[in-house]
Amino acid sequence: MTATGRPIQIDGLTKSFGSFVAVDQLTCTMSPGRITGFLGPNGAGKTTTLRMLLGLVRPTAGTALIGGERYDQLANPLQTVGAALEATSFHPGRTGRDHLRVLAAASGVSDQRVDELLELVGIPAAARKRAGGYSMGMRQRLGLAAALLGDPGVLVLDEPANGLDPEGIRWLRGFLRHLSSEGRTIVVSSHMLSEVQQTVDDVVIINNGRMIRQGTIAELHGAPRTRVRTSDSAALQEALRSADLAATAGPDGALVVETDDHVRIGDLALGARLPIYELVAVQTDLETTFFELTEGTNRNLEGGDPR
Ligand SMILES: Nc1ncnc2c1ncn2[C@@H]1O[C@H](COP(=O)(O)OP(=O)(O)OP(=O)(O)O)[C@@H](O)[C@H]1O
Repeated sequence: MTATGRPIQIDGLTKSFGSFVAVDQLTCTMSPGRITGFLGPNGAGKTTTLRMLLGLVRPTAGTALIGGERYDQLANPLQTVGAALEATSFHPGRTGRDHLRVLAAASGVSDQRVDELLELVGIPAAARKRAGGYSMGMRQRLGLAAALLGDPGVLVLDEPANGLDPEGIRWLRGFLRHLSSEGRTIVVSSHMLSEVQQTVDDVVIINNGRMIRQGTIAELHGAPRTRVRTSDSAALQEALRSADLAATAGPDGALVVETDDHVRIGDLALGARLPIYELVAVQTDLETTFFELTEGTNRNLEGGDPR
């Protein structure tokens, strides 16, 4: 596989519509061989950012570069970046296959590649029917096939999980994982972290056009913790503390210990002659984290049209 993923570098990117600042000095990077979740609530500025990256909207200030070049500077744009921004923009009277063939012909891609791609995205039969009758999930798959026509090293997908059923989402996860393992740069936007948390390696979270958080999904999960219940929480807390393990008591009497080393906790409890009634990893609820990061500040929920 020859796919060459290039980094996406966004620097001070800003877009104003009149006095309304849709994207506000955004700076972030998205790397080859990684799947980046580009996240934010409705109206955060995700689509506007992706449209600037793809040369469809002119930035008011700042730059959005692909391997150091603006989209309009790329020598072979279709072979460099594939994008699926909207799942609805297909001619309803044309079959999915014909739609791809038209796009393929315009960019020097063979009909054979079209059929391969339809097979790859799982709609070889449906693609012979008119796109007007497609379900949202089928349109998503067709959009994905269109984005992959030029075998690009960078793939930009706006809300690709929208309209997919659980099986479709599982399929998409595996498919994107495979494409990223080939070294491609993959960007997936979503307004729901829970929808993509199992798919992405990195996250860029924005709200009101501004950067809120950038990092790995592991960083967002935070340090590992364990919940443990015993007959005498204070005694166990003391035993843990003497082994340099911080533990806090919850209202229900269980302790939350700052480690995922269950064996160590078990051994320390045994040493203190304390029974263990419960010992489980504390799962971070990323949707709550996401909500807390963006909560109460969404300009689109304040009433009135921001435009
Ligand atoms: N052409 C435009 N003219 C005026 N305002 C616009 C225009 N395009 C987008 N906006 C506004 O910019 C803000 C960001 O929109 P954008 O579509 O980028 O958000 P988003 O994060 O993709 O949201 P969603 O998840 O709802 O698709 C919104 O308040 C939107 O109304």
